Amino acid sequence: MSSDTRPLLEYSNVTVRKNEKNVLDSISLNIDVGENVAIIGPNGSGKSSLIKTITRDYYPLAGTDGLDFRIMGKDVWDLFEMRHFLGIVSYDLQEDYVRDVSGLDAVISGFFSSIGLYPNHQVSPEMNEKARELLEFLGISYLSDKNMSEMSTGEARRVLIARALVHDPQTLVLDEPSNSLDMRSRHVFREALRKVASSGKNIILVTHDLEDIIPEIGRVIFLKDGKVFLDGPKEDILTAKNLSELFNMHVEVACEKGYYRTWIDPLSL
Ligand SMILES: Nc1ncnc2c1ncn2[C@@H]1O[C@H](COP(=O)(O)OP(=O)(O)OP(=O)(O)O)[C@@H](O)[C@H]1O
Repeated sequence: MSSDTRPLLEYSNVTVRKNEKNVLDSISLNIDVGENVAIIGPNGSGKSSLIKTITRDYYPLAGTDGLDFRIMGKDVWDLFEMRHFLGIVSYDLQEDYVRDVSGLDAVISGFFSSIGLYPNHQVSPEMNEKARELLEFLGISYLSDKNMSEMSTGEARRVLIARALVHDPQTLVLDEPSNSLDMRSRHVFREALRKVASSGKNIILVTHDLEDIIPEIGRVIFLKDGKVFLDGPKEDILTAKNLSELFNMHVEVACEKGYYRTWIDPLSL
């Protein structure tokens, strides 16, 4: 089988235990290369833990019956090798970047998987050019010389998308990307994501906000209490009934021009 026909993710019976708690509980999940997926769940449902299994920060309980834990057909990964097809943008990463690093250097640092650049890093003209191209692609060339510590949250987050794209990965994984962005910054951020998706890359997006589900995302997975609660085409999954069960409250939902929004009927509380 050629490498590009193998599923991106093949998980079966993945249980992750931390401090005597199953943070993921027997997760079975296949995601194919080429799929754009949103993973939705309330606080504490296991979304970040799932991402941490993808980045190999968390490992499943060994010896579980029927355990599969493969990415692109392999269960053991050299992280340097993995970054060529997986780009990760996480909230933790943004916190690490509150420092005096220019936007351009922050992007270039993606080549070294470091936080900022150091004297031992040999930056080639190609790296420089690629980083500038990515900043331009995302419409943020104006941030090249600005320090990350002086950028707004939304600006810094777009720089981190550019950083995650330096190795031209097939898939971009984003953990709660619109957290603490205002309405306009959310819109600008989502437009940047749409641009990435339209360029042929896949998006795996973790969020608790349905408005993050850009029209290019076709599949939705609900996580609840560390388990896959529902999984399928977004039109089937994103119903008021399903969302109400996921969040344990009466949720209304509407879809307009390809975007979803939810609200809570105060009379139902
Ligand atoms: N290293 C850990 N040690 C102990 N408990 C953990 C650890 N990692 C996660 N948990 C617990 O596992 C559960 C799932 O956490 P996780 O961060 O994956 O949820 P989440 O869906 O991303 O939540 P949020 O939306 O609040 O970010 C939570 O109850 C959390 O406290």
